[in-house]
Amino acid sequence: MEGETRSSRFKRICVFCGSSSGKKPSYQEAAIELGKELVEKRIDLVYGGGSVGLMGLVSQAVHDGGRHVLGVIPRTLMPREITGETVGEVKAVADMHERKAEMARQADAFIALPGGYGTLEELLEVITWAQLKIHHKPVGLLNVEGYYNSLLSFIDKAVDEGFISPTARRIIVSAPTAKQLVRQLEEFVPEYDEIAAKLTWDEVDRLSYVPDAGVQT
Ligand SMILES: CC(C)=CCNc1ncnc2c1ncn2[C@@H]1O[C@H](COP(=O)(O)O)[C@@H](O)[C@H]1O
Repeated sequence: MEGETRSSRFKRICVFCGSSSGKKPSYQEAAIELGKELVEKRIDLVYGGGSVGLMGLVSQAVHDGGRHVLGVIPRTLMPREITGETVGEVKAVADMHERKAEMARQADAFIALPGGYGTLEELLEVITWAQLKIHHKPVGLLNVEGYYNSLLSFIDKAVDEGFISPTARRIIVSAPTAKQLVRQLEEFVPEYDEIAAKLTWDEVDRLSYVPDAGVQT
């Protein structure tokens, strides 16, 4: 109901997730749950396009709920037999690098659902960009049934061993449910890092918040 609909500090969230569905039904349920949470909070979606795996489930849920869905697909992956039917708007890009930059530019925050190499690569890149202050957008991990526990343990080990700073560790927000995760991302305040803050990046202008997003950093 319109009167009960809450709005969010985010206009559009980028979701990274498996092009496979995963073995447990909880992964698929989480993708649909996240889609519904975005709809409830009136947040649009940007993702890798297509209807395969969890990507299809989250995009369908957002589209069914009446929110805008933007799929960013490299031309090579565009044939339907590769990525399936895409709901909503499709933006064709030249390659995987352009895709990631475009997804990042379009979003006010990032969420990774369970996934494989592609998901991990996308997730780690936006974390690295946050560490370097190329962007200040929150990054969330939807840790469905502890799927990402071993990744988080590894990252904690990297902190213990001196390869990741405690400040950079806190870039990652994780939660077991979509509702909790979106709430935590809304409360997220980027930390000040003296060295990184002095850097200037050409990417910053290209990745900065969409002007009408109404998002504060
Ligand atoms: C040829 C082939 C295997 C195509 C699979 N079809 C795909 N269609 C669209 N995006 C994809 C595809 N595979 C990987 N990606 C990208 O990589 C992530 C998923 O990779 P993965 O399944 O976690 O590793 C997605 O967020 C998406 O941005």
